[in-house]
Amino acid sequence: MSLLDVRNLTVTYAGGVAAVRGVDLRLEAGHKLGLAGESGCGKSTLALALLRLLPAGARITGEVLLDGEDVLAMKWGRVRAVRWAGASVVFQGAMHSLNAVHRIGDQIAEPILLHKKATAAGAKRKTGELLEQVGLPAARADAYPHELSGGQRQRVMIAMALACDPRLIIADEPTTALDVMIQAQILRLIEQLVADQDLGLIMISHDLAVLADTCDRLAVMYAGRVVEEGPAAQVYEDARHPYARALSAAFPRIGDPASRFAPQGLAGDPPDPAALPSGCTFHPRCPVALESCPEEDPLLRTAGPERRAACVLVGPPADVPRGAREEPEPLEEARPGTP
Ligand SMILES: Nc1ncnc2c1ncn2[C@@H]1O[C@H](COP(=O)(O)OP(=O)(O)OP(=O)(O)O)[C@@H](O)[C@H]1O
Repeated sequence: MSLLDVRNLTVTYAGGVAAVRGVDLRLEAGHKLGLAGESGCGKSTLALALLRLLPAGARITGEVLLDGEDVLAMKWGRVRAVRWAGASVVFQGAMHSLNAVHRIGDQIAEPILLHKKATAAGAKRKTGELLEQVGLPAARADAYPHELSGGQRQRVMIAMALACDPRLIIADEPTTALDVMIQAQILRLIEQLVADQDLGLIMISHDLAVLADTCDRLAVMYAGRVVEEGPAAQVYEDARHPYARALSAAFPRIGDPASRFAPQGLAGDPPDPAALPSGCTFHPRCPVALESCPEEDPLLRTAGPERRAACVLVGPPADVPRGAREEPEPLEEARPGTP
């Protein structure tokens, strides 16, 4: 059984905003999956949907099996427990996620007291251990967020995410606000923790190069769909979907000085998810679109060993046509998620 098995996940916000459309993903313990794509392609919505953290009114269908248990079918009490002990999220911008008026030690201890039912002394001890695990002295527990640097605050966020010994970490742009040196340190820390504790990692970033460097597999999203998925190095170096190729070409290559000065961009803007183009949603921007692409909505198909891409140029579809699946009743999030 996979640690995480996402099946046909669809999220629609109020106003018909189709933010995530029929996503299938799998992740095993000890593995790292990178989720890439332009701003607005649905990466964060997908991450939030995994733990039912979406705002009220969002409609979700599909299955999110975490260790075989469907998060979308759980009662709220179970969802809250799973948010810390099953999977937890490291958000971008630690300054906004930490409470400015509480010492960081108290903030790390809170979920341990609440979800692990630890004693005050036990929670304090665990907090010190967590701080040391993320490379901070245990004594920093007494500090307030403003007394720490950006990198230290992001380490605190990681310590918080690990507080209840989760099996899966979802890191949403964990290093975006940090300078390159600190970014590299935080990425290495995350990699080391994942390896040491046999965790699963989903890392979200618009930066394909960072994901290719950190993750085993990459999934590239466009307009709410995964359009390419496969081993990280292969997707980065030799993408099969024209969008994934364009995204990859937008990053300079180490050892190729020319690419540093002339990374290629992609013309046009991502589509409005409330008014998606017909057929393949990428066709208005696609440099190799066929005449049939405005009519044909391509499913993911086999693009090599352990590789899939959603483009008619890749070959015939490998999957069950989505329309042939049984569509379950949508889950309408009734209230904002509280930890
Ligand atoms: N609460 C909401 N209500 C309505 N639409 C929303 C809401 N949150 C996000 N959206 C829309 O859903 C789409 C996907 O947004 P999402 O934030 O998931 O994308 P993203 O790939 O994570 O982007 P970014 O990299 O900028 O964070 C966007 O068009 C966004 O405007």
